[in-house]
Amino acid sequence: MDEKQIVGEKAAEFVKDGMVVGLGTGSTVFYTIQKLGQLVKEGLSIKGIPTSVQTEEFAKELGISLTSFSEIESIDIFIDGADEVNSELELIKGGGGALLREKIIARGAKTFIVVADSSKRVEKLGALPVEVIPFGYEMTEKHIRAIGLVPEIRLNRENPFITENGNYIFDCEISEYVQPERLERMLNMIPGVVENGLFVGMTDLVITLDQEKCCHVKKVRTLERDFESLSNVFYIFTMILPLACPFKIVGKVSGNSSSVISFCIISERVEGFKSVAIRFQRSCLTCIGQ
Ligand SMILES: O=C[C@H](O)[C@H](O)[C@H](O)COP(=O)(O)O
Repeated sequence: MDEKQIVGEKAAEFVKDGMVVGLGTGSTVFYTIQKLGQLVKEGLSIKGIPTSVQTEEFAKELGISLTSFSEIESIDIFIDGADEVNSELELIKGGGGALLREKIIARGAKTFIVVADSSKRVEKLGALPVEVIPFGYEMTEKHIRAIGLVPEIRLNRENPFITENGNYIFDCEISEYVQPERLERMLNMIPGVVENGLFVGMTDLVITLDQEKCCHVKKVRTLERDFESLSNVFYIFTMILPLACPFKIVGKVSGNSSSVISFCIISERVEGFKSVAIRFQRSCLTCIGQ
Protein backbone atom coordinates (compact mmCIF):
# COMPACT_ATOMS: atom_id res chain seq x y z
CA MET A 1 0.00 0.00 0.00
CA ASP A 2 1.48 3.39 -0.83
CA GLU A 3 1.48 6.32 1.57
CA LYS A 4 -1.36 8.12 -0.12
CA GLN A 5 -3.55 5.08 0.19
CA ILE A 6 -2.72 4.57 3.89
CA VAL A 7 -3.52 8.15 4.91
CA GLY A 8 -6.44 8.43 2.50
CA GLU A 9 -8.17 5.33 3.81
CA LYS A 10 -7.46 6.23 7.44
CA ALA A 11 -9.46 9.44 7.05
CA ALA A 12 -12.57 7.49 6.08
CA GLU A 13 -12.70 6.21 9.68
CA PHE A 14 -13.79 9.68 10.78
CA VAL A 15 -16.92 9.65 8.64
CA LYS A 16 -20.03 8.54 10.48
CA ASP A 17 -23.50 7.57 9.40
CA GLY A 18 -25.72 10.51 8.44
CA MET A 19 -22.89 12.99 7.88
CA VAL A 20 -22.64 15.59 5.14
CA VAL A 21 -19.11 15.12 3.81
CA GLY A 22 -17.06 17.59 1.79
CA LEU A 23 -15.14 15.55 -0.77
CA GLY A 24 -11.79 17.00 -1.76
CA THR A 25 -9.84 16.72 -4.96
CA GLY A 26 -6.56 15.00 -5.78
CA SER A 27 -4.64 11.76 -5.73
CA THR A 28 -4.62 11.33 -1.92
CA VAL A 29 -8.25 11.98 -1.10
CA PHE A 30 -8.99 9.71 -4.05
CA TYR A 31 -8.38 6.81 -1.64
CA THR A 32 -10.69 8.31 0.99
CA ILE A 33 -13.47 8.61 -1.55
CA GLN A 34 -12.83 5.10 -2.83
CA LYS A 35 -13.03 3.76 0.74
CA LEU A 36 -16.22 5.73 1.39
CA GLY A 37 -17.69 4.19 -1.76
CA GLN A 38 -16.93 0.75 -0.32
CA LEU A 39 -18.48 1.67 3.06
CA VAL A 40 -21.57 3.06 1.31
CA LYS A 41 -22.01 -0.29 -0.41
CA GLU A 42 -21.84 -1.89 3.04
CA GLY A 43 -24.62 0.37 4.35
CA LEU A 44 -23.04 3.71 5.36
CA SER A 45 -25.40 6.58 4.62
CA ILE A 46 -23.74 9.91 3.81
CA LYS A 47 -24.24 12.87 1.53
CA GLY A 48 -21.23 14.24 -0.32
CA ILE A 49 -20.40 17.75 -1.48
CA PRO A 50 -17.72 17.54 -4.18
CA THR A 51 -15.02 20.18 -4.72
CA SER A 52 -14.56 19.47 -8.43
CA VAL A 53 -16.18 17.89 -11.44
CA GLN A 54 -13.60 15.09 -11.30
CA THR A 55 -14.56 14.25 -7.70
CA GLU A 56 -18.25 14.56 -8.49
CA GLU A 57 -17.96 12.01 -11.28
CA PHE A 58 -15.87 9.65 -9.19
CA ALA A 59 -18.31 9.80 -6.26
CA LYS A 60 -21.24 9.13 -8.58
CA GLU A 61 -19.45 6.12 -10.08
CA LEU A 62 -19.01 4.73 -6.56
CA GLY A 63 -22.66 5.24 -5.65
CA ILE A 64 -22.06 8.01 -3.08
CA SER A 65 -25.14 10.27 -2.86
CA LEU A 66 -24.39 13.91 -3.52
CA THR A 67 -26.13 16.99 -2.23
CA SER A 68 -25.95 20.73 -2.83
CA PHE A 69 -25.61 23.85 -0.71
CA SER A 70 -29.31 24.65 -1.08
CA GLU A 71 -30.24 21.37 0.56
CA ILE A 72 -28.01 21.41 3.64
CA GLU A 73 -27.55 23.51 6.75
CA SER A 74 -23.90 22.66 7.33
CA ILE A 75 -21.04 20.36 6.38
CA ASP A 76 -20.04 17.91 9.10
CA ILE A 77 -16.62 16.98 7.83
CA PHE A 78 -14.34 17.91 4.93
CA ILE A 79 -11.50 15.65 3.89
CA ASP A 80 -8.90 16.80 1.39
CA GLY A 81 -5.25 16.61 0.43
CA ALA A 82 -2.66 19.40 0.46
CA ASP A 83 0.41 20.36 -1.50
CA GLU A 84 2.35 21.64 1.51
CA VAL A 85 1.80 21.35 5.29
CA ASN A 86 4.02 23.14 7.81
CA SER A 87 4.45 22.42 11.51
CA GLU A 88 1.66 24.88 12.38
CA LEU A 89 -0.64 22.82 10.14
CA GLU A 90 -0.93 25.73 7.77
CA LEU A 91 -1.47 24.52 4.23
CA ILE A 92 -0.93 25.34 0.63
CA LYS A 93 -3.51 23.82 -1.69
CA GLY A 94 -4.51 24.26 -5.30
CA GLY A 95 -1.98 22.13 -7.15
CA GLY A 96 -4.93 20.61 -9.00
CA GLY A 97 -6.61 24.00 -9.46
CA ALA A 98 -9.53 23.32 -7.10
CA LEU A 99 -8.53 25.75 -4.35
CA LEU A 100 -11.54 28.08 -4.52
CA ARG A 101 -14.20 25.42 -4.08
CA GLU A 102 -12.03 23.70 -1.50
CA LYS A 103 -11.73 26.87 0.54
CA ILE A 104 -15.46 27.53 0.42
CA ILE A 105 -16.10 24.04 1.73
CA ALA A 106 -13.27 24.12 4.29
CA ARG A 107 -14.62 27.37 5.71
CA GLY A 108 -18.11 25.89 6.02
CA ALA A 109 -17.10 22.55 7.53
CA LYS A 110 -17.29 21.74 11.23
CA THR A 111 -14.20 19.54 10.96
CA PHE A 112 -11.45 19.72 8.34
CA ILE A 113 -9.17 16.70 7.99
CA VAL A 114 -6.10 16.83 5.76
CA VAL A 115 -4.57 13.72 4.27
CA ALA A 116 -0.92 14.20 3.36
CA ASP A 117 1.89 11.79 2.54
CA SER A 118 5.29 12.59 4.04
CA SER A 119 6.46 14.48 0.93
CA LYS A 120 3.95 17.24 1.75
CA ARG A 121 5.53 18.18 5.06
CA VAL A 122 7.63 21.33 4.70
CA GLU A 123 9.46 23.69 6.98
CA LYS A 124 8.47 26.75 4.98
CA LEU A 125 5.49 27.20 2.69
CA GLY A 126 6.89 28.03 -0.72
CA ALA A 127 4.77 27.57 -3.86
CA LEU A 128 1.41 29.27 -3.72
CA PRO A 129 -1.35 29.07 -6.36
CA VAL A 130 -3.46 32.21 -6.70
CA GLU A 131 -6.71 32.15 -8.70
CA VAL A 132 -7.41 35.34 -10.66
CA ILE A 133 -10.08 36.43 -13.08
CA PRO A 134 -8.87 36.59 -16.71
CA PHE A 135 -9.85 40.27 -17.11
CA GLY A 136 -6.77 42.40 -16.58
CA TYR A 137 -4.71 39.48 -15.33
CA GLU A 138 -1.52 41.19 -16.56
CA MET A 139 -2.25 44.05 -14.15
CA THR A 140 -3.16 41.63 -11.36
CA GLU A 141 0.20 39.93 -11.91
CA LYS A 142 2.00 43.25 -11.34
CA HIS A 143 0.15 43.77 -8.07
CA ILE A 144 1.00 40.26 -6.90
CA ARG A 145 4.65 40.90 -7.75
CA ALA A 146 4.52 44.17 -5.81
CA ILE A 147 3.76 42.36 -2.57
CA GLY A 148 6.91 40.26 -2.95
CA LEU A 149 5.74 37.11 -4.71
CA VAL A 150 7.10 35.77 -7.97
CA PRO A 151 4.08 34.77 -10.07
CA GLU A 152 4.06 32.59 -13.14
CA ILE A 153 0.89 31.88 -15.08
CA ARG A 154 -0.10 28.20 -15.02
CA LEU A 155 -0.29 26.78 -18.51
CA ASN A 156 -2.19 23.97 -20.14
CA ARG A 157 0.10 23.29 -23.10
CA GLU A 158 0.72 26.80 -24.44
CA ASN A 159 -2.56 28.38 -23.21
CA PRO A 160 -3.44 29.53 -19.70
CA PHE A 161 -4.86 26.77 -17.51
CA ILE A 162 -8.54 27.49 -16.86
CA THR A 163 -10.10 26.52 -13.52
CA GLU A 164 -13.60 25.08 -13.20
CA ASN A 165 -14.69 28.60 -12.26
CA GLY A 166 -13.39 29.99 -15.55
CA ASN A 167 -10.34 31.67 -13.99
CA TYR A 168 -6.56 31.61 -14.40
CA ILE A 169 -3.97 30.55 -11.84
CA PHE A 170 -0.66 32.17 -10.99
CA ASP A 171 1.79 29.83 -9.30
CA CYS A 172 3.70 32.13 -6.99
CA GLU A 173 7.03 31.58 -5.37
CA ILE A 174 7.10 32.94 -1.83
CA SER A 175 10.62 34.33 -1.89
CA GLU A 176 10.51 36.24 1.40
CA TYR A 177 8.74 35.03 4.51
CA VAL A 178 5.50 36.81 5.28
CA GLN A 179 3.21 35.52 8.00
CA PRO A 180 0.77 33.27 6.08
CA GLU A 181 -2.36 34.83 7.45
CA ARG A 182 -1.11 38.30 6.51
CA LEU A 183 -0.11 37.14 3.06
CA GLU A 184 -3.54 35.60 2.56
CA ARG A 185 -5.21 38.88 3.42
CA MET A 186 -2.84 40.96 1.29
CA LEU A 187 -3.47 38.77 -1.74
CA ASN A 188 -7.21 38.75 -1.37
CA MET A 189 -7.26 42.55 -1.27
CA ILE A 190 -5.83 42.79 -4.79
CA PRO A 191 -8.58 43.47 -7.35
CA GLY A 192 -8.76 40.50 -9.71
CA VAL A 193 -7.61 37.95 -7.17
CA VAL A 194 -10.44 35.55 -6.49
CA GLU A 195 -8.75 33.35 -3.87
CA ASN A 196 -5.39 31.93 -2.93
CA GLY A 197 -4.24 28.50 -1.82
CA LEU A 198 -3.25 29.39 1.76
CA PHE A 199 -5.40 27.58 4.31
CA VAL A 200 -4.55 29.08 7.68
CA GLY A 201 -6.22 28.24 10.99
CA MET A 202 -8.70 25.93 9.31
CA THR A 203 -7.17 22.48 9.82
CA ASP A 204 -8.41 20.29 12.65
CA LEU A 205 -6.44 17.15 11.94
CA VAL A 206 -3.64 16.11 9.62
CA ILE A 207 -3.24 12.44 8.83
CA THR A 208 0.30 11.80 7.70
CA LEU A 209 3.12 9.29 8.08
CA ASP A 210 6.41 9.44 9.95
CA GLN A 211 9.68 7.76 8.97
CA GLU A 212 8.50 4.43 10.41
CA LYS A 213 5.48 4.73 8.13
CA CYS A 214 3.10 4.94 11.08
CA CYS A 215 -0.14 6.74 10.67
CA HIS A 216 -0.24 9.93 12.70
CA VAL A 217 -3.21 12.00 13.52
CA LYS A 218 -2.21 15.44 14.72
CA LYS A 219 -4.59 17.73 16.44
CA VAL A 220 -4.13 21.40 15.72
CA ARG A 221 -4.54 23.93 18.48
CA THR A 222 -8.08 25.07 18.76
CA LEU A 223 -7.11 28.04 20.90
CA GLU A 224 -7.49 30.50 18.07
CA ARG A 225 -10.98 29.28 17.34
CA ASP A 226 -11.80 29.57 21.04
CA PHE A 227 -10.61 33.16 20.99
CA GLU A 228 -12.75 33.81 17.98
CA SER A 229 -15.84 32.48 19.73
CA LEU A 230 -15.02 34.45 22.83
CA SER A 231 -14.55 37.54 20.71
CA ASN A 232 -17.99 37.01 19.20
CA VAL A 233 -19.62 36.65 22.61
CA PHE A 234 -17.90 39.78 23.84
CA TYR A 235 -18.94 41.65 20.74
CA ILE A 236 -22.60 40.71 21.21
CA PHE A 237 -22.35 41.69 24.87
CA THR A 238 -21.14 45.16 24.06
CA MET A 239 -23.80 45.51 21.38
CA ILE A 240 -26.54 44.65 23.85
CA LEU A 241 -25.22 46.73 26.70
CA PRO A 242 -23.46 49.63 25.04
CA LEU A 243 -23.87 51.98 27.97
CA ALA A 244 -22.94 49.56 30.69
CA CYS A 245 -19.70 48.46 29.08
CA PRO A 246 -16.64 50.69 29.38
CA PHE A 247 -14.99 49.04 26.37
CA LYS A 248 -15.89 49.20 22.76
CA ILE A 249 -14.80 46.50 20.39
CA VAL A 250 -13.53 48.20 17.30
CA GLY A 251 -14.41 45.40 14.93
CA LYS A 252 -15.43 41.80 14.98
CA VAL A 253 -12.98 40.08 12.71
CA SER A 254 -13.33 36.44 11.93
CA GLY A 255 -10.18 34.53 11.16
CA ASN A 256 -7.41 33.37 13.36
CA SER A 257 -4.33 34.65 15.08
CA SER A 258 -4.75 38.23 14.13
CA SER A 259 -8.38 38.09 15.16
CA VAL A 260 -6.85 37.97 18.61
CA ILE A 261 -5.27 41.32 17.85
CA SER A 262 -8.69 42.53 16.87
CA PHE A 263 -10.00 41.06 20.06
CA CYS A 264 -9.27 44.61 20.54
CA ILE A 265 -10.91 46.03 23.52
CA ILE A 266 -9.61 49.43 22.68
CA SER A 267 -11.32 51.87 24.87
CA GLU A 268 -12.88 54.74 23.07
CA ARG A 269 -14.67 56.10 26.04
CA VAL A 270 -12.28 55.85 28.96
CA GLU A 271 -8.67 56.77 28.21
CA GLY A 272 -7.33 54.83 31.21
CA PHE A 273 -8.59 51.56 29.84
CA LYS A 274 -6.22 51.70 26.89
CA SER A 275 -3.30 50.28 28.86
CA VAL A 276 -5.52 47.49 30.18
CA ALA A 277 -6.51 46.72 26.62
CA ILE A 278 -2.92 46.67 25.41
CA ARG A 279 -1.82 44.38 28.27
CA PHE A 280 -4.73 42.11 27.47
CA GLN A 281 -3.81 41.91 23.79
CA ARG A 282 -0.21 41.10 24.69
CA SER A 283 -1.23 38.27 26.99
CA CYS A 284 -3.46 36.88 24.22
CA LEU A 285 -0.55 36.93 21.82
CA THR A 286 1.72 35.24 24.34
CA CYS A 287 -0.94 32.56 24.79
CA ILE A 288 -1.01 31.71 21.12
CA GLY A 289 2.79 31.83 20.88
CA GLN A 290 3.23 34.92 18.68
O1 LIG B 1 -6.39 21.63 -6.17
C1 LIG B 1 -6.05 20.58 -5.66
C2 LIG B 1 -6.04 20.31 -4.24
O2 LIG B 1 -5.73 21.39 -3.44
C3 LIG B 1 -5.33 19.04 -3.77
O3 LIG B 1 -5.88 18.75 -2.54
C4 LIG B 1 -3.85 19.17 -3.63
O4 LIG B 1 -3.29 19.61 -4.83
C5 LIG B 1 -3.20 17.83 -3.22
O5 LIG B 1 -3.36 16.90 -4.22
P1 LIG B 1 -2.69 15.47 -4.17
O6 LIG B 1 -3.34 14.70 -3.07
O7 LIG B 1 -2.95 14.88 -5.54
O8 LIG B 1 -1.23 15.66 -3.94
